[in-house]
Amino acid sequence: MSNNVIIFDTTLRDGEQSPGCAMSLAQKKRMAKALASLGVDVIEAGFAAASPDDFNAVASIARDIKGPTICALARCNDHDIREAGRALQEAEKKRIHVFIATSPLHREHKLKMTKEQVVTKAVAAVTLAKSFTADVEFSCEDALRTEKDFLAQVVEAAIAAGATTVNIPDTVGYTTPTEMFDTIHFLKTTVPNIKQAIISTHCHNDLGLAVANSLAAVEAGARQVECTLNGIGERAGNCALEEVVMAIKTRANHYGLDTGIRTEQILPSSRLLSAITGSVVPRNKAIIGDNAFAHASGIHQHGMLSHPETYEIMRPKSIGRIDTSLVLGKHSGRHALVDKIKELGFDTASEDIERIFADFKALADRKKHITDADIEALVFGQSSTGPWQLAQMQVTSGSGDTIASAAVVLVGPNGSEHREAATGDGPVDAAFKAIERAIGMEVHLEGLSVNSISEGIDAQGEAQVRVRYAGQNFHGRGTSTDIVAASVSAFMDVINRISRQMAKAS
Ligand SMILES: CC(=O)SCCNC(=O)CCNC(=O)[C@H](O)C(C)(C)COP(=O)(O)OP(=O)(O)OC[C@H]1O[C@@H](n2cnc3c(N)ncnc32)[C@H](O)[C@@H]1OP(=O)(O)O
Ligand SMILES: CC(C)C(=O)C(=O)O
Repeated sequence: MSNNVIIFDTTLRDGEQSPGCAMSLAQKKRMAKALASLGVDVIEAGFAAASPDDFNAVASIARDIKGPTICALARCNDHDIREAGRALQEAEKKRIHVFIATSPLHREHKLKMTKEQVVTKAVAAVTLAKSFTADVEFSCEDALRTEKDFLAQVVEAAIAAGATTVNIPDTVGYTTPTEMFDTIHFLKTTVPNIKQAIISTHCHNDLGLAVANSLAAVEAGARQVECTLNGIGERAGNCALEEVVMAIKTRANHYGLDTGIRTEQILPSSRLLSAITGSVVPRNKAIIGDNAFAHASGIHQHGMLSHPETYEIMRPKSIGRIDTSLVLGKHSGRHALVDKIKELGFDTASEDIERIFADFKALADRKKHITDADIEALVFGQSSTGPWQLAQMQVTSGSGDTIASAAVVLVGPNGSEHREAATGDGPVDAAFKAIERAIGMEVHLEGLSVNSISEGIDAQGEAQVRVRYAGQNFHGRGTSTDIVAASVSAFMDVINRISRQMAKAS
C-alpha cells in the first residue's frame, strides 16, 4: 500500500457551504491558485449543476489551474453528471465525484428510495461519469450511519462500475475514531474488489472529531483525506487540512506516511482564505492560530530559550510562520525578560535585573500588552505608563468652516479625573490643547510626524512628537491605526516623560 496520502481539498465546494463563506469567481480562482501552489492533489472546485456561477467557477478553474486534478461534485442523476463533465472539459486532469446517501434515515426520509434503488442509481451514475473521465469518485453520503453490510454492497457495486476512489464520509460528524477505524478495516477485509480503488474519507466536525476520525481512517488504510483550509465547511466544518497534514508530517514516526503538501505555504494560504471569506481564525486554533507558536508563561519561555523542542513539536517556519513568539506578560519570568532586554540591545548589569523584574511584574499586573517601549522604559528606570492616563477622548473635525474640537478625560497621579475641551487648527491640535489644559502644563511643540509602519488600509501609523519644556527637549512615540489616536498617544507619552522627570527632580 502506498505511503502517500492524497490531499483532496474541498475548500471551494464543502468549504463554501459554510454560512458566510460564499466566494466570487475571482476569489475562487485566487484560492485555487494558492491551493495548487500549496500542493494539494485534488481541488474540488464546486458543484457544477448548482448554479451558473458554480458552473463557471468549475469551468474557469478547470481551464486555468494546472497541477492538481480538478474535481466537480454531482448527484447521482444525468443532469448533474453531464454538467460536471461539461464544466471540466478543459481540465488537464479531471475527476467527477458522484454521491448518494446510503443510511436508512436518508434513504427513507430524504431520497425515498429502497436499498436496491440506491445501488442502481450509484452504478448508473458511476457508469455515466466514466464516459467523461476515467477518474471517478463515488461517495456514500452518511456512510457512518449506514448498515455495514449494505455499505459494503454499495462500495463493491460502485467499484465494479468503475469508481477509482470510494469515499466514506462521516457526513454529520457522528462517528468516533475507533468506529471509523473499524469501518474502513471492515470494508478493506470484506469488499472483494476494494484493492481496485483508493479508499477516501470526508469527516465533518460536529463533535470536534473530524481530524481524529480522518487520521483513524488513514491508520486503517484510507489513502485519501478530504479536507478544507481552516476547517471551514457545512455546519461546524470539515477536517482541517493544516491539522491533518501537520499531524501526518509531525508524527511520521507513528503514521509512516507523507503528503505532497508544501507545508511552509499553509499559513499564507490560510490567511488568504480568511481575508477572502472574512472569517477570523480563533487565536488558539491548532497550527494557524495566532497563539499556536506563542509562549506566555515563564517556565515554558525558559524551556524554549534552552531548547525549542521543550515546548514546540513543530517549528513555526515549517508552516510558514516567521518565528516563535515569547509573549512578555504577568506569567513571564526572568529568563524571558533578560532575553528581551538583550534583543533590544541593552547590556544590563545583573544587579539591575531584580529591580527591572520587580517593576516589570508590577507593570504586567496592570497592563495586558507589554511593549518593547515598556521594557525600554523599565530598563531606563521609568514606568512607561503614567502618571497620566487618557481615559476618554472625542474629537470632531470637518471641511470648510467646521471648527475642530476635542474633549478629553484624563486620570491623574492620584486617580483624580480631569475633564477639558478645546478647539484648534485641526483635531490633533485641539486634542493636544485639551490635554495641556487638563494637566495644567504648557509645552512647546517642536515637531510632529506620522509614518505608516505596516501596509494596507488598516496600516499602523507611528507618531513621533518632539516638544520643549523648561529648557529641555523631550520626545514621545505612539502607534495606532488612527492617525489622530497615534498622535495623541505620542503626546501622552511625552507628557508622562516630562511628569516623571519632574517628579524625580522634586
Ligand atoms: C453532504 C453534502 O454536502 S451534499 C452537497 C450539498 N451541496 C449542495 O446542495 C449544492 C447546492 N445545492 C443546490 O444548489 C440545489 O440543492 C440543487 C440545484 C443541487 C438542487 O436543487 P433542487 O432541484 O431544487 O432540489 P433540492 O435541493 O430542493 O432537493 C434535493 C433533491 O435532490 C435529491 N437528491 C439529493 N441527493 C441526491 C443524490 N445524491 N442523488 C440523486 N438525487 C439526490 C433529493 O431527493 C431531492 O429530490 P426531489 O427534488 O426529487 O425531492
Ligand atoms: C458529498 C459528500 C462527500 C459530502 O460532502 C458529505 O458527505 O459530507
